[in-house]
Amino acid sequence: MENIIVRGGRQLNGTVRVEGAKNAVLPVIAASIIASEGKSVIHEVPALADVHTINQVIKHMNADVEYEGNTVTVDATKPLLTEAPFEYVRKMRASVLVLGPLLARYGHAKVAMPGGCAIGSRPIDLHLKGFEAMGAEVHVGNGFVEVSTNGRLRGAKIYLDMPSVGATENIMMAAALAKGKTTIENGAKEPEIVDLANYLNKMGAKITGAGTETIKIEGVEKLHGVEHSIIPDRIEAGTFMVAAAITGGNVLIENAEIEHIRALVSKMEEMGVKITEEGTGIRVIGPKKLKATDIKTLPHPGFPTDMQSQMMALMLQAAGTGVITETVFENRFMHVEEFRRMNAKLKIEGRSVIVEGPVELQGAEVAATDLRAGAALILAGLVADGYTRITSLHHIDRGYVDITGKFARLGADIERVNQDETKEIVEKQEV
Ligand SMILES: CC(=O)N[C@H]1[C@@H](OP(=O)(O)OP(=O)(O)OC[C@H]2O[C@@H](n3ccc(=O)[nH]c3=O)[C@H](O)[C@@H]2O)O[C@H](CO)[C@@H](O)[C@@H]1O
Ligand SMILES: C=C(OP(=O)(O)O)C(=O)O
Repeated sequence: MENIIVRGGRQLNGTVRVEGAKNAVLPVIAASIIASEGKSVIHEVPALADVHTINQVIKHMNADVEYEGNTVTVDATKPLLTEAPFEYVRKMRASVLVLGPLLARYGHAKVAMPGGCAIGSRPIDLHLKGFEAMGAEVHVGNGFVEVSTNGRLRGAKIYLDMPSVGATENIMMAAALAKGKTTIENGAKEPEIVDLANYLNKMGAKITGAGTETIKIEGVEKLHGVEHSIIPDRIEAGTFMVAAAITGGNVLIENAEIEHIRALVSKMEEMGVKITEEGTGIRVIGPKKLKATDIKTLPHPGFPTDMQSQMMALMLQAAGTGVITETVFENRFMHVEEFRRMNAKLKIEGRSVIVEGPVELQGAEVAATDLRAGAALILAGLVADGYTRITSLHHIDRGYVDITGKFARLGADIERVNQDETKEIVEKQEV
């Protein structure tokens, strides 16, 4: 088993390049199985555990998948199986994104029901309601959800009770081949939705309004394989922005789209961080003293929940009291307990955490409870006194490519070691 060991106290300086977005590449690879003609060639694919999982899911269904360099090629022209077993969905909830494409192309899909996870119960009722509105029958039983339709799906008006990212994507993909026009109201507006819509449109779909709350999809008969480059990962970019800020460093984050992270930029600026656009990247300069602020997570363009834990790490170094409110997921505060092990003063009040800063963080053994919590613990470790050992790295590997190497090249004292080497390091520290 591997751990990450960080020793705090180094300022980060230099340049780091952001990968393609995890949350864009997963739906795009899922969508590639709708193409009944031609190959799909997807560039800027990050080498993440989640990407391997989605590739395995569609391989299991009989698609040919090649992954070389940062390019994934999918040939889904052979007849496909329409099932995804629990072994994949258990590893990654986004496996449910094959429901829409399979239903659209084959009129049938059967996928293991995703369970809850560390950040909340995460139901998929809105995905299913959307399919039902388009004429599909939904059956849930024995740990599976099965959706089917006789003939083509029918276009429908679908109002989402909340702007769910996954539901918007699944419905958009299903509607791409439906008969007639589908309108999604109160749809998600995330940049990853726009990337998926652009991809589907290149494949021959007719989608307008992606990036706004009303998305219109005129169904077509079939889609074909195309070439596409994935947008940069705004959450990876944000994580490095916080790293620069928390260490008082100066980092150029390349391949980052500032328009995708306006809410984060604005909050970090309020805290005293200097942020400027530079070429195709963002330069972040940490101040001598950070100021506390309040943060409330919201669907895009609001403050992203996937940056909440990293910003908690930053707030722990800021002077004053700040309140972080999580409105997207009901249970995304598992990292609070881990931060407390590092001497953080945090109080949970309902859906908010009160952060009193600045605190002198102390190195400790902590566990990544989800992927962003894991990143946040590394960030805290960068400024903690002594060594921090982070365990449960499989979470971090879902969403970050070589995070240890990237931080080390910016000057952090960090390494990824196996458990035994970890013991040695900790023992050395104790002596
Ligand atoms: C692979 C991917 O893109 N993951 C992102 C996606 O997850 P995901 O697509 O799962 O997130 P959603 O936007 O669907 O979830 C938002 C909220 O809606 C609820 N909900 C969702 C669907 C549904 O049918 N019923 C329901 O109640 C969820 O429990 C949650 O409380 O968006 C989240 C919110 O920005 C991000 O944190 C995740 O990183
Ligand atoms: C919650 C996240 O991802 P997922 O929806 O894949 O669990 C995330 O990226 O922070």
